[in-house]
Amino acid sequence: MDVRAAVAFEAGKPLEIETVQLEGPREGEVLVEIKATGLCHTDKYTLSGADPEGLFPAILGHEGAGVVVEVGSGVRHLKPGDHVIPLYTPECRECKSCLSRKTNLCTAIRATQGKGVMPDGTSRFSFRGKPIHHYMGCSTFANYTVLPEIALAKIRPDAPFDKVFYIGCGVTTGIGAVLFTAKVEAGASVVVFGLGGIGLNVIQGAKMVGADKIIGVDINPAREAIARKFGMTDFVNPNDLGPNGDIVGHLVELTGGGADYSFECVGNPTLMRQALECAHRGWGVSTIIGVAGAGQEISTRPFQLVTGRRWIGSAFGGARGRTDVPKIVDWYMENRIDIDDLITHRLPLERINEGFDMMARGESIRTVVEF
Ligand SMILES: NC(=O)C1=CN([C@@H]2O[C@H](COP(=O)(O)OP(=O)(O)OC[C@H]3O[C@@H](n4cnc5c(N)ncnc54)[C@H](O)[C@@H]3O)[C@@H](O)[C@H]2O)C=CC1
Ligand SMILES: N[C@@H](CCC(=O)N[C@@H](CSC=O)C(=O)NCC(=O)O)C(=O)O
Ligand SMILES: [Zn+2]
Ligand SMILES: [Zn+2]
Repeated sequence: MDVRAAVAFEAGKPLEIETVQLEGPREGEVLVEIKATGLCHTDKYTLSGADPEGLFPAILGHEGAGVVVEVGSGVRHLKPGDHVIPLYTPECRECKSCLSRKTNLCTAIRATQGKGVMPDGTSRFSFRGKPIHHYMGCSTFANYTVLPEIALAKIRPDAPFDKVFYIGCGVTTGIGAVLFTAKVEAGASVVVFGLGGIGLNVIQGAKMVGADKIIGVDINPAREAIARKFGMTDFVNPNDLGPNGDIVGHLVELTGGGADYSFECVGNPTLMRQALECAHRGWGVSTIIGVAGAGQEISTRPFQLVTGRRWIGSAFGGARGRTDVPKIVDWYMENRIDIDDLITHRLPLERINEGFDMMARGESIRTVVEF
């Protein structure tokens, strides 16, 4: 079938809107009509060429929501008409990782997903007879896409697509990192580096669990007001500390000795180090969420860990997609979490590049593309 897609033909170039061909679902696969998709920083990162797994041409996009149109043979849990959220972290419930109960990082299809193909090693998308790569197993920058059944969370039919698409990445990543990965407890002090589409959801999660002090760090002063609305108690703009400002010392002082929990939501190894080092001696836990470019590495003095700080990471907020995503949709529908205030811009697919430009200028939190 013909579908409309924003295609990434080359790293560093704008997306191009084209009619591409999509094959129907094979065994275990599902054809989904995408109704809404968000622009996450990770899409921008891959398009920039900094992603060591970045492949071109590809149809990017991994934060979406839509409706099942057709199912392939052997699909057991979904049927046409079901409302779904694509999962870049699938949940097969059968692999060693799923069965371990220690991680959400299902390994059933990770190898082929990283190569931009479906589990059988082929692509369903093509343009002028040549294959186009899938992206993060989702490719939501197209009005129709094909995914394995294990990479779809079935959600309630009354949830609005133009809001709950965000649970496909940003909301779950931020809130989940607090609840499922770091397991922040009531009364804790929390420092969040980066108050974008992810960091604001970390703030929202910290407020939900009853954290006491919630400090946000960002170089964009416009982020202070929205972060306060989501529960931030203190704002620090590192630029206000001057060229030789000691951000770590400042945060340690603000938290009365160090944060119980810190989160890096930018993708900058320098900030990852600062986030670790502002954590409290003896027990502070620092969670890396940001994705850093190819070749970048983190460093710190081993003494920081010897003296009891812990450095951990979180992918998709530690959430098990098919199990947890429908629950998070319920939280939204019950007004227990706020998504609406974070969706700052709406665009048609034809103007998707404007969304990435606004992200680069720090003007948007989340832009939604509606089909
Ligand atoms: N681990 C995971 O599962 C996921 C990771 N990510 C990653 O999380 C990171 C954040 O993503 P988004 O929130 O969508 O990005 P964003 O672009 O919306 O937000 C980034 C924020 O960081 C701030 N910032 C930039 N440089 C800074 C600095 N030097 N000091 C303080 N603040 C600074 C920006 O002003 C902005 O507010 C990205 O690296 C993204 O790839 C995103 C989704 C899932
Ligand atoms: N391809 C990158 C890795 C990018 C990465 O870490 N992705 C996150 C999700 S980011 C969503 O917006 C993730 O879930 N990682 C786990 C995984 O298995 O990829 C690289 O190679 O550096
Ligand atoms: Zn994302
Ligand atoms: Zn699995």
